[in-house]
Amino acid sequence: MGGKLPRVLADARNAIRAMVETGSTVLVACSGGADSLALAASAAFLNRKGEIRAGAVVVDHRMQPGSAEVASAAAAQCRALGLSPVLVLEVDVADSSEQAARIARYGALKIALERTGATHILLGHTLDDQAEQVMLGLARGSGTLSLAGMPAVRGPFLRPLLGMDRSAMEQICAHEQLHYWEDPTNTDPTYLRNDIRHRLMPVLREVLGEQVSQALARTAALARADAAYLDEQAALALLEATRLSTEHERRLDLSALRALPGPLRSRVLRQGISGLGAPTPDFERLSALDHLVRDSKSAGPIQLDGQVLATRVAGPRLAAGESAFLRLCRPSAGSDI
Ligand SMILES: Nc1ncnc2c1ncn2[C@@H]1O[C@H](COP(=O)(O)OP(=O)(O)OP(=O)(O)O)[C@@H](O)[C@H]1O
Repeated sequence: MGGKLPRVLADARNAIRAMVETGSTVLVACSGGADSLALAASAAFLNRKGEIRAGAVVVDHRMQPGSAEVASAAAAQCRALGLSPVLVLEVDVADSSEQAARIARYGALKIALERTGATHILLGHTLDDQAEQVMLGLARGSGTLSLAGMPAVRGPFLRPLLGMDRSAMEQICAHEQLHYWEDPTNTDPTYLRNDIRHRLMPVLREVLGEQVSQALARTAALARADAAYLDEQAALALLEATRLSTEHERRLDLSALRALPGPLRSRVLRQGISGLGAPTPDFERLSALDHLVRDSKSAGPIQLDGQVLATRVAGPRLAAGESAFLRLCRPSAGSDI
């Protein structure tokens, strides 16, 4: 390993230390790219010091010619770093989309956890990935949570490098003499993320300054905290507005819903629906639902795939002494209204 220890290597080690308890057993998810190899090198240091036990898992998506060689080269570098065990898992990906690859990959990473008894998987997402994710979310137009980027912790998955630049990862690889692989699809403009990375981010840096990724990551952290708070409040408001709750339906008091501020009401409705096992409603359906609640002239009911998802029960349809309510239905059970 060449030269003076770069500051970034110490930072990466400390970032892992801050998230992983001493004595834990973890696996580094390594693609062979610069970010995850730098992560592997940082975890390997802590492994050598006996602070944690670290292995690695490489997923071969089998989507490109030569993928097995890329996977075995990544695994060999992880072994040379002293990580153990190092697993290479082949997966079947349903189609050529990024989403299908992601689903297959996370499935394999969970299998790796089960096989090895490790408690956490470390992922190599960086500050730059986070900034790109925020831009993608901004364009998706679905509110606070889509601006919230990737969480640092989700279940067993940890992202210790979210506060560090991608360029720092290249520095670590150079220092540790690691040969990283550059995914040829990273420059393929058919993937929106690549266009954001290679065309949009350079313009943003030029116009808004070099620190724009940090600012976007901070936006993500703030949006995540706001979204979490609103979701908690909405869960309480949902309980308060609920008059009846079964596996198939939920009845919500209309006047309680109307009294809620808009941002809370939309979350209450979304949680009420997803709690019944129905797919999360899209923006249009949620707006229609909100309209059904607030405007007594709105006819409803709201449908999903030809079945009733929500209907307002008011006027003569009410039992004596009963006040108006919104009935949310589990789609398979909703058609009887
Ligand atoms: N084939 C794979 N096998 C194991 N882990 C993977 C694989 N692909 C991605 N990962 C994990 O997911 C993280 C993010 O991957 P993604 O492809 O989105 O980003 P990337 O910038 O290409 O990362 P890297 O430079 O590490 O390849 C990686 O850093 C790694 O931890």
